[in-house]
Amino acid sequence: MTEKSDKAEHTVLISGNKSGTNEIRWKNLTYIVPYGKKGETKTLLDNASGYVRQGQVVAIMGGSGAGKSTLLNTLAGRIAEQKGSELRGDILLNGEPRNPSNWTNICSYVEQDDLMFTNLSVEETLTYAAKLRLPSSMSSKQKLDKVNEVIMQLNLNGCRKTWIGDSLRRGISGGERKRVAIGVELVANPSILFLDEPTSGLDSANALGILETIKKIAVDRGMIVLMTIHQPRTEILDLFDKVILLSLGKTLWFGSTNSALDHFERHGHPLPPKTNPSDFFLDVITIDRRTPEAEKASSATIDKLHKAYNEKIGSYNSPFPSQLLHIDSRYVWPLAWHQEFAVLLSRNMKDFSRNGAAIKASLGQTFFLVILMGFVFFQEANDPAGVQSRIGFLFFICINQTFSVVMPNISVLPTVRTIFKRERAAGCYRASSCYLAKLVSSIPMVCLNSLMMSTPLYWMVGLQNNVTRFFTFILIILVHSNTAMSLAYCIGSAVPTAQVGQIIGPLTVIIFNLFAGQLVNIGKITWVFRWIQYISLISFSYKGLMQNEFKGLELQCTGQMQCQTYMGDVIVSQYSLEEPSKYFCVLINVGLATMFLILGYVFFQRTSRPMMRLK
Ligand SMILES: Nc1ncnc2c1ncn2[C@@H]1O[C@H](COP(=O)(O)OP(=O)(O)OP(=O)(O)O)[C@@H](O)[C@H]1O
Repeated sequence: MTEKSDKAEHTVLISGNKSGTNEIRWKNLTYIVPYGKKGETKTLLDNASGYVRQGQVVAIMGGSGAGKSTLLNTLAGRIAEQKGSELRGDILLNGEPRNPSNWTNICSYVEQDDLMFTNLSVEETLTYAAKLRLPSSMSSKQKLDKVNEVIMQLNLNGCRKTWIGDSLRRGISGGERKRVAIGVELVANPSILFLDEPTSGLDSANALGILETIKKIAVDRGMIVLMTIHQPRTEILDLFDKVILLSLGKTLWFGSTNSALDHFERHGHPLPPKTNPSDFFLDVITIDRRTPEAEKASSATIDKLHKAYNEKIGSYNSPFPSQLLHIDSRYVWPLAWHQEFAVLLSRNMKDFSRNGAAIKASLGQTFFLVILMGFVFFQEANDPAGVQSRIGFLFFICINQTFSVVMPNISVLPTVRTIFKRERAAGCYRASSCYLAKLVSSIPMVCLNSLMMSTPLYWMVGLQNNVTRFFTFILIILVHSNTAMSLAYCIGSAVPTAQVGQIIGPLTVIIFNLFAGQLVNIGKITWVFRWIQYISLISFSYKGLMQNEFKGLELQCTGQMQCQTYMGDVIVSQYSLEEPSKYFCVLINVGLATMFLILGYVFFQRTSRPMMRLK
């Protein structure tokens, strides 16, 4: 095996990492998944073995679909659970099986698509990461010192106050973004750092700069670094202590680049002059599917190199490993629940308060609707001729509050889930604190919008000139809007993407409208659908509002009607809206909100499940 020579190559003095992890070693990792027809399988990893020591940077290389990400994710314990799949082999730290309870504290993973809060600055992003990932035993000062150290190490000082930004609002550059994504993981002080394509999307100068920084940090901190990479330039290749060459899940080489070149030459594949070794490796080990002949020839080359490598390390025909790797989802959280909640709430609030365009759009929409509805439904208070108009208004405000709250909030959870899944995989915080912090941060805006909408309209539309009735109206609208938000959270947690939510959300609201008691007399609907009224928040709010406005109200007959006066109660009973009482309606909506939130949380937990954890 190449181990001996590699030991000799590794002469840099290493300071040692925080957890004392000297080495990660994997033996005979085999990962098989169900594929195609029933009973058929595909081997994504075939007896992969290797190791990385502290201070070393090792690159996994291979063509597209070679299994690079699969190997990286397997080692990082991030293989998603899949029915019928099988993962076998050993992953050892310092020769011992990994301890699942501290694994997430030891390693960090930098994903390819660096998803971050776009309205936070570089410094804030790293500070929140430090607050969430570093243990509560560290003081705030120590955490800030860590952030500063990382900013300096990653050369981010020049942009520490710049916002992350996105395609709509320019922020930091692509290279800086990559550095921040790495920094977010480095603040946690990992002993092992996994990186998925850290140079993707960067020009070669930027790519080299980042890799040099990673190499230096690995040596300085005694960190173990393992990454996937596509065709690095020669200078980058020189930074790697070892490379793993994969093809079709098979290991064709594990060792230094130079020894790989010797090995390939010995087996009939010398490096052509003036060729980048990484281009050369990929040319040799990638299946060429352009013609059947080319495919056959390249498959034969891969098989030959695989066999040659296995013969070299002496494990060819080794018995199939017997240890089955288990799923384990135990975590050790760096912070207590309330601390996580406080940090997440502060991050959400800061991000939201800076989302000027969304806030302006939301308040602008409310302002516009107040003016429009004020004109459309305007009348004198208690005007007997305006009964229809008031009924229309009360129904309309319920619909409006439902749509205007559900639509923007329905995509909140799918977005939060994407970030949460990543941070949860890194063992940062619990689903419950994430879910509740998001909910609490959304409440002020929903309440503000509802108050801005309902307060002026109550008087503009000429509802009863009575303070108790006014405050009851406000209470019903506030509870209604927050129930609508809970519904949005429930749907948003259940759907796979925001786009699906944008379809399911309006559909649900339309169905709830239909059974709200205004468009049809609920008492006369077939029992098959009648139950929908019991989960329709609009139904209860509308009932409450109608009772609040018309019960006990004396109305004068107008036009050709026979009577002189009649009670508003008649209107309420005409639509079968007298039961339950208005305050009970409020309570029911609070109950519905609680039910939606609990259901939403269950969905959120399920749809953001942790990855497969390996012992
Ligand atoms: N769960 C799965 N079920 C079936 N096939 C899978 C599954 N996961 C991955 N694969 C397949 O396994 C192969 C290796 O995937 P992997 O993502 O590891 O490749 P990669 O080398 O990282 O490729 P790229 O460089 O294109 O990202 C691919 O052919 C992929 O389609």
